[in-house]
Amino acid sequence: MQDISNGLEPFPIPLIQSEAGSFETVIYITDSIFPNGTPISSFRPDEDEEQDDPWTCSCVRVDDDESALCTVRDSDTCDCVSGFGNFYTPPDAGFNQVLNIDALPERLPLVECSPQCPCAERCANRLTQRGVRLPLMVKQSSSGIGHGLFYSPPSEKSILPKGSFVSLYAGEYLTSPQARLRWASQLVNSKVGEGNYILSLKLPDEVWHIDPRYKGNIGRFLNHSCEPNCLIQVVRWGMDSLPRAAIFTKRSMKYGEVFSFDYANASGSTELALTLEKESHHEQDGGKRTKCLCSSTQCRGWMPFDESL
Ligand SMILES: C[S@@+](CC[C@H](N)C(=O)[O-])C[C@H]1O[C@@H](n2cnc3c(N)ncnc32)[C@H](O)[C@@H]1O
Repeated sequence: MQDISNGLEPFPIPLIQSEAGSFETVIYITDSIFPNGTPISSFRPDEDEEQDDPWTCSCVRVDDDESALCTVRDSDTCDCVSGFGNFYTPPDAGFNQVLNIDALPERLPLVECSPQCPCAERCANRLTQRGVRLPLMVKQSSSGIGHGLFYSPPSEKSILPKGSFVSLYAGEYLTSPQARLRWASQLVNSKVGEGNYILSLKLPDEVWHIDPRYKGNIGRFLNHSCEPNCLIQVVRWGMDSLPRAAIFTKRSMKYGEVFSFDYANASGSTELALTLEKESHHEQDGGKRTKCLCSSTQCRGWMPFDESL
């Protein structure tokens, strides 16, 4: 079976293709890139100013105990953890960790130790950088929605805990003017509704947009639901300090369930979700709006999209 990640993720992610899909032309990437192809990890905010990166810890590596650094246990010794908090549970025997969603203040970005930190690659504060580690499959979702991402463990009894990291939402990393141009061309070149891939990260001092339509990872296969089982959490790490969108489960999930998040709540902002919810009842949207087929009892009727595009 085809691995949709082309070997770029730690484990293969099977694709069951049941109709000619536009994703055949998608170039798989594991972290976001700028439209010119440069990885966002190569971005430096203030190259001219000499300044210490506040998000690099000064932990000392301990031989033979790669995962002991930067865990909750050592929070007093790690600058990343003590400065920004650690909301990941310590790894279990299988090195699984979850995000403690209930303890995390709304809109607080997570700050992970970075590849520039001296701690080990398996440091317990580097969860979302380690790639997609869940048993997943991409296949046809319910009618009219296209493909979706499904939880596919070997045992039908497996339960995926709440707070599990699913994947980043990786794609081309766009400024607002770039995203506006992209959105307009996608509307012209596609059927109504097909172009709803751009995720807007609206943070207090910055707005970024991620478009995985042409270059992206499996995050692009999460469909919208008005009653979703996943959420988007902003995570930062590394010298670039740019916000990544990380997808976590917001409840436990069973074998065969399809992952979804609320497209209106992408940046973790309840305010934005409420605004879009109000707007979603208007049909004067120039044909940009798509009927929502999430079939939840909470369904708001229309799929949300960023009105500023
Ligand atoms: C980010 S993509 C999700 C993956 C997509 N299903 C695919 O096959 O590539 C968003 C697109 O999926 C479809 N979609 C996702 N959620 C939907 C929903 N709740 N109702 C209707 N269409 C949906 C729409 O065509 C939308 O433009």
